[in-house]
Amino acid sequence: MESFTAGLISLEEAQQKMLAQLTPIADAENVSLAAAAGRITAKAVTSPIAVPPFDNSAMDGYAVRLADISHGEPLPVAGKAFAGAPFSGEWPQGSVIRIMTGAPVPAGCDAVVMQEQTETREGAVVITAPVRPGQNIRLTGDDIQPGHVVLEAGTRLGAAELPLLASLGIAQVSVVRKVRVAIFSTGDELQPVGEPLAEGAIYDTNRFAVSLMLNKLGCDVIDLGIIKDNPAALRAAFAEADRQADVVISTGGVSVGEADFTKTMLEELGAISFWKLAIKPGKPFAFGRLSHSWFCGLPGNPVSAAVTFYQLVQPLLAKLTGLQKSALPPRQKVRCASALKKSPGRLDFQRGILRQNAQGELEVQTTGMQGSHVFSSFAQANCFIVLERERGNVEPGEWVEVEPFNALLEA
Ligand SMILES: Nc1nc2c(c(=O)[nH]1)N[C@H]1C(S)=C(S)[C@@H](COP(=O)(O)OP(=O)(O)OC[C@H]3O[C@@H](n4cnc5c(N)ncnc54)[C@H](O)[C@@H]3O)O[C@H]1N2
Ligand code: MOO
Ligand SMILES: [Mg+2]
Repeated sequence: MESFTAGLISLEEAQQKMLAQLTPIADAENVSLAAAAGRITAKAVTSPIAVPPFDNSAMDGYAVRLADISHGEPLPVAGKAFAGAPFSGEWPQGSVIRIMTGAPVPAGCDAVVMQEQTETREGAVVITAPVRPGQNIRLTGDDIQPGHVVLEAGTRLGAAELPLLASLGIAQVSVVRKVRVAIFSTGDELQPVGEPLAEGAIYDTNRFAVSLMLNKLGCDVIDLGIIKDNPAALRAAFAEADRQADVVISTGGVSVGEADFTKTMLEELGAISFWKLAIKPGKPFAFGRLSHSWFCGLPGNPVSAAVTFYQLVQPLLAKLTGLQKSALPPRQKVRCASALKKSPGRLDFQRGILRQNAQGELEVQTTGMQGSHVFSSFAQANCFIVLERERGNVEPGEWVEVEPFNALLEA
């Protein structure tokens, strides 16, 4: 159908071509845990201590010695052990120690009996269930041994990783230095938010989306604002961005209109690696090299800019920072509950709502209009419906692939 889609390169080819040229940033810095959220480890982190650091009780109950409980006699309580206040006296034969969860077990203790499996008779304790040696004792180092690698190099630090480091008493962590990313929007029609809309103008959506996503990815964002569709202004913006940043991201002006100068600038000031992909939205994406930095020219349509950021810039930043985990979530096949419009020729990233149906099965529904100017489709969506390049319309009930949004697009 779309014969003008012949010759466009596939998304996989573009991703491979881009990633093959990049070398990870080698510079690292030490930061406090509080400042490390979203950053990526520069080297493996090993544990300085054992976890747990001492044998301790998993239950509130009684520390016992097996020899003492074999007769079934009531046993007097010889003392108490609390988390933070261990039992420190002599433990006489034929007695138990009252113990709380997390308290160090007293020397010689064979097991902890939870208090629900005991009865108290005249101040002494009777055990009412069989006791297994070692039960309810959490042994030193059963979670982590000293010297054990707890995080590999290239791990993003989030709500699972940072508390783990805190539990080991690690106050500082070596992370890859932040990627410096210069961004600007291009377009004579663009207006920043905060003023009434002038005749023929539209608000600048893209700089907001791009800088938010870059912040989430832990980058240093250099915001160069809105640049007019004018070669001199664009030349200056490109040069300034190239001077300051590792990566330069523009939006708009990357197609073939008479006010589209992005590609010309990239040709003039650097070298194009590829332009025009077989994806929808996002066809006119351009990637190349300026004097010092990598350049990504995102299309102006806001959905196209967000999709290309997600599918191409995100893997680029992952490679630069040495991230080991795949930047993009795995896709899965589910039934589509809606009819979808699709022309063969480009891999399509429609916005969908993935949910459980009444039968408990996952299914996906469209968010409605899918034009590359329809940014509202992102607000309800929680996934991309990824439709193969040569596929046509989809009827309700057909299988489709979905790619759940990762944290970049989720609130
Ligand atoms: N003859 C052709 N025309 C177009 C083609 C094509 O292959 N042949 N491709 C279309 C596709 S696909 C896309 S996507 C767009 C890409 O256009 P540009 O990257 O040149 O972007 P602009 O022309 O500057 O703007 C397009 C559209 O988006 C609006 N826009 C731009 N920047 C922003 C912003 N920061 N915030 C909100 N909206 C923005 C702009 O006003 C336009 O409506 O080209 C097609 N044309
Ligand atoms: O590729 Mo454009 O992004 O279809 O609108
Ligand atoms: Mg254009």
